[in-house]
This record gives sequence, C-alpha cells and structure tokens, in this order.
Amino acid sequence: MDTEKSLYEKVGGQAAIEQIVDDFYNHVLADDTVNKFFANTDMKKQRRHQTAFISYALGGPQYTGRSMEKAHAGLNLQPEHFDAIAKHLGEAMTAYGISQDDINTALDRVASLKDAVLYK
Ligand code: HEM
Repeated sequence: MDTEKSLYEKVGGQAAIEQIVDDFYNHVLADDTVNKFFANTDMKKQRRHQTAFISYALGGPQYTGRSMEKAHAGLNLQPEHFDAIAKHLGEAMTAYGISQDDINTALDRVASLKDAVLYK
C-alpha cells in the first residue's frame, strides 16, 4: 500500500492527474478502437471516467461510485478495448515524464481490474 500511495505522490498528486487526464482524453477520443464507447457518454461522466481510471492506476484517491461491473454493464468491452485504453494511459504517462518502471506499476494495477470490466 505504501508503494501505491507513493506512486501517486511521486508523480505529483492531483496536479499530475489533471494533466495526464487531458492528454489521455485527447488520445482516447482520437482512437477509433474505443472512441465509439464514449459517443453517447456526457462530458462530465467522461471526465470522471478518465480521472477515476488514472487515479486508480496511480493508487491515488479511490473512486467510490458504481462498481466496475455496473459502470461497464452493457458495453461488452473486449480485450482489444482494454489494451487500447492501457496503451493511451502508458503514452500519457510517458509524455508527462513518468519513468517506465512507474508506468509498468500503474499498468499492472489497471490490468488487475480487467475481469471486472470486460464482457459485461
Ligand atoms: C481499469 C480500467 C477501467 C476503470 C478503472 C474504469 C473506470 C470507470 C468508471 C469509474 C466509470 C463510471 C464513471 C461515472 O459514471 O462517473 C466508467 C464508465 C465507463 N467506462 Fe470505464 N473504466 C475502465 C476501463 C474501461 C475501458 C477499457 C473502456 C473502453 C473503452 C471503458 C469505457 C467506459 C465507458 C464508455 C463508461 C461510461 C458508461 C456510461 O456512459 O454510463 N472503461 N469507467
């Protein structure tokens, strides 16, 4: 748990998340593999999604809304969608100057939610 907390703090806390979210968001919306899922999602929700996703990856403040299963119900997300989102997260973190080691830690965390998110 200490390691998780320090990753969030290490990369700059809330301010880092906001910048990474902006970059991540632009990439997700430009990617035809995944942007269709957000076509009917309102902007506020989308923003919450990106922030929750990245906060979780960094071990920051936890999202307390609907369960991952419920949040993705009806989307029937497939591995390629998950991988595309993970790739954009990695790239946004690289652009922000986060080390590859820390990025791998973040991607491992995110991968642990795969079962909760896919095929719902
Ligand atoms: C670890 C992985 C993920 C996490 C932590 C996560 C987190 C969340 C959260 C917290 C919400 C609810 C947002 C809200 O209602 O305010 C949500 C909804 C959503 N997620 Fe994810 N997500 C993940 C993976 C994905 C993937 C791979 C996709 C595919 C492109 C995706 C697409 C969506 C969409 C479209 C919604 C909105 C559904 C709606 O409009 O009700 N998510 N996600």
